[in-house]
Amino acid sequence: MLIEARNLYRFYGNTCAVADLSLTLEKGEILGFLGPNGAGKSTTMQMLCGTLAPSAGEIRINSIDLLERPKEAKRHLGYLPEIPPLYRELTVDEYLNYCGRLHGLRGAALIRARDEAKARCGLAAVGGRLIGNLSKGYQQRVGIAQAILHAPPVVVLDEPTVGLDPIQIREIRSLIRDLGREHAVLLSTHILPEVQAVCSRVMIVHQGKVALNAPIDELERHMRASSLILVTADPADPAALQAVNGVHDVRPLEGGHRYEVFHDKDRNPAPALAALVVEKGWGLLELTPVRHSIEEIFVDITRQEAA
Ligand SMILES: Nc1ncnc2c1ncn2[C@@H]1O[C@H](COP(=O)(O)OP(=O)(O)OP(=O)(O)O)[C@@H](O)[C@H]1O
Repeated sequence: MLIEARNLYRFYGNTCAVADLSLTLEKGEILGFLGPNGAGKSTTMQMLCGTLAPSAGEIRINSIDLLERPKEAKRHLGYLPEIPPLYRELTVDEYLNYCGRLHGLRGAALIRARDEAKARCGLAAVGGRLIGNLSKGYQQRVGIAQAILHAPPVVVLDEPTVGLDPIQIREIRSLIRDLGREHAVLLSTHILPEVQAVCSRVMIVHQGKVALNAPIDELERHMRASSLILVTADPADPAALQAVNGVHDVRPLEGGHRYEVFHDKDRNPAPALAALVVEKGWGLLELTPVRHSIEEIFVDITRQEAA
């Protein structure tokens, strides 16, 4: 086990930001740490990386107790905080040399580690550029290069794609997938599709508590709602829609000829609905499954637990 955290708590004054959170991370895993704003992700990551003391709980990194032997445990960790600790007035090489020296690397070993991190993060061509002059996407790559410089088995990335444009987001995600082959990666985000795009397992936190800890396909199951949005060019007949096998309710929505069609969770009536709309000549414009948001998944899961 590369990360093993047990029963973590963190209070800020009287506010409980993290409550009884346990987490494990194994080699070869990319764990998506997902939750709405304020859920306690950054607080948890700071505790796991040894930059914030838990109010209670235990953390082991590669079997080393982080609270008892912090220096040793942190050698096995690379961390990209939410706001990357970059020096804008240094060049990429100067900055990575500096970070490498902090990790105790010197001489040829330092150059080798730096050049390898640069190559893996697609920075080979920009070693001489000032960090302050790089685009946000490239600055984020420098932050990731800094995190993997000392070849740690565990890499922790806090919201690595925030503020990037769609092309940069794709590039950083592909970089994270590559990292996942050789490191165990813990990735925090509040974006559901990000987790689906890169992670093998997901942990959803809400108000400091774990709501779901499951393989990625289980998230897919939770996301699937039991309704479809149907949009037609001409008015459709709700009664006819409701007569389709598996449909148990049809609600007209505002704006144009839009309907939400509720159905049995295990039976998708989309093909039959499409056929009906075509047969009646209503003009099929859209037929889309409704996806749950993180908040709705959380409500769904806690409701199931209560039941
Ligand atoms: N230094 C602090 N002092 C007081 N309260 C804090 C402090 N840091 C965080 N909090 C509170 O703890 C809770 C969890 O915050 P945290 O930053 O861990 O959430 P998050 O999931 O990372 O959210 P975001 O996605 O917005 O970064 C929030 O209610 C936040 O207001």
